Amino acid sequence: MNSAIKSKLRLNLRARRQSLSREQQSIAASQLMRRLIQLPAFRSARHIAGYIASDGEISPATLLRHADLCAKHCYLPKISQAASSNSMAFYPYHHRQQLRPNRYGIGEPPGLHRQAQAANKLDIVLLPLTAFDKAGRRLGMGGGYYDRAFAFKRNTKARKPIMIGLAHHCQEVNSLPSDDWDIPLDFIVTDRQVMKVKKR
Ligand SMILES: Nc1nc2c(c(=O)[nH]1)N(C=O)[C@@H](CNc1ccc(C(=O)N[C@@H](CCC(=O)O)C(=O)O)cc1)CN2
Ligand SMILES: Nc1ncnc2c1ncn2[C@@H]1O[C@H](COP(=O)(O)OP(=O)(O)OP(=O)(O)O)[C@@H](O)[C@H]1O
Repeated sequence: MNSAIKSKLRLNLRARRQSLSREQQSIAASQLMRRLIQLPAFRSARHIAGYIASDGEISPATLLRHADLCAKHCYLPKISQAASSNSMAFYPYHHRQQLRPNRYGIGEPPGLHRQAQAANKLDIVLLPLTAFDKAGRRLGMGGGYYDRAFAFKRNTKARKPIMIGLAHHCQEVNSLPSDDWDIPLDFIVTDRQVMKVKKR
């Protein structure tokens, strides 16, 4: 039931972010940077996972470049190549590094398996949202990659990593359905606001 609602919302909200112009994207990315850089969680973080924006997602590229230059360790998600598997791990990333497109056309670092950083050793994770609501619920791309990689956060109430969902302001909806497996966010940051999510 929820899955049908989520699929429909996903189509709708993806179209919304895809329709933003280059200029709107660029302004949104700078506003996002300005807000994120002030977050104490970002300032104190040493290990930061981000992503390469795709499909109209708001881009954290400037922030990752800044973090890299400040000698923080940056990571990007890399999905398993086997079509039958749907796992994702985080690999070291330097801002001028050559990336290789995955099966969705999203750039990934070349890193070897042994270089992957354990998800619970990351300080903050910047994750792309397809939609969000005021209660802090999130909708991703539907692969369940983030939900699976950070499922340990639901079971152990681990404080780390701090999960920060990023989205354009226009991706907010009134209310999203939630499922047991959805991992909770700590913050949602958009080009217009920083929202601390209340614990449920
Ligand atoms: N920038 C970015 N990187 C990311 C994610 C993300 O959402 N954004 N992911 C977060 O999970 C993982 C990749 N997950 C993805 C899941 C679905 C689709 C996607 O475009 N699906 C298409 C068609 C699928 C197909 O052809 O099989 C679709 O739903 O239309 C893309 C990425 C890892 N890296
Ligand atoms: N911890 C988990 N273990 C196994 N399957 C999971 C887990 N979490 C989510 N899934 C599966 O992943 C699928 C997609 O879930 P959902 O629609 O909530 O994705 P999403 O949150 O949009 O994606 P993402 O987490 O990649 O951003 C569902 O079919 C769900 O059963």
